[in-house]
Amino acid sequence: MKTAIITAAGSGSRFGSKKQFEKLNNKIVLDYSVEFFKELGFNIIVTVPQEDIEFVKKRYKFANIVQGSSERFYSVYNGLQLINEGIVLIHDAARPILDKEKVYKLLDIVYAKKAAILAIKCTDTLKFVENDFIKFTVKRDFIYCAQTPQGFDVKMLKKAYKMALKDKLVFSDEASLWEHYISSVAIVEGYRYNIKITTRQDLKLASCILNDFVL
Ligand SMILES: Nc1ccn([C@@H]2O[C@H](COP(=O)(O)OP(=O)(O)OP(=O)(O)O)[C@@H](O)[C@H]2O)c(=O)n1
Ligand SMILES: C[C@](O)(CO)[C@H](O)COP(=O)(O)O
Repeated sequence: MKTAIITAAGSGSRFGSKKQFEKLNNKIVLDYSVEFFKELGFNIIVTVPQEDIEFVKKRYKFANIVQGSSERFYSVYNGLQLINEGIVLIHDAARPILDKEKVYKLLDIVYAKKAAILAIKCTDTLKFVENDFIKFTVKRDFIYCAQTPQGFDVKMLKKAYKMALKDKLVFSDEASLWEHYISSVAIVEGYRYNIKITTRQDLKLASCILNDFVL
């Protein structure tokens, strides 16, 4: 079985509102991920804020809607309670521009290696900054920016989560949880259009990209 957990329970503090429900061209941001994984035949779980559960349940009658939590890490944990086996792709609703070819490639590697993520090589020069001054330049040859979807064997991921909860550890993505408790995670080359809508500028960028795709 293949499941997509779409994380949409954030408060959008850097954006100024719950960006997952913001208008993006002719849809809301969350629609893009839900429709994408539905079209690919995934079992869908969406993590949402408690106050939005009814709205989201009505909008996506085919999906499983679960209440998120204070941290993305725990929102994903809540979603994982609905599944016990197979493969799960965990994807930020804030990343609305999904690419079929890349996701199929990611799935192949997850089936083969049990854990893989989309990531893109860093193309900027990286600086370590303290008190608004550069302390040193970070060697970027081996630096990648992790994206989502991130894919895993469900049974093994749930075991890692169990250990993290016991140790009271929280991770910013599931790959770092897997790295900590299980082993290294494979990288599948992502794509620069796979932006995470974090600020209002990103919403504008996503709209321009989608318009270009349409045209
Ligand atoms: N407790 C949380 C926090 C985030 N997310 C989701 O995880 C994705 C990536 O998180 P982020 O971009 O940080 O979203 P927010 O937490 O809403 O943003 P901010 O940190 O600016 O508040 C988003 O789709 C968000 O809805 C979630 O499901 N549960
Ligand atoms: C999961 C993620 O998108 C990988 O880059 C990122 O860690 C999410 O970070 P956020 O601060 O929760 O947006």
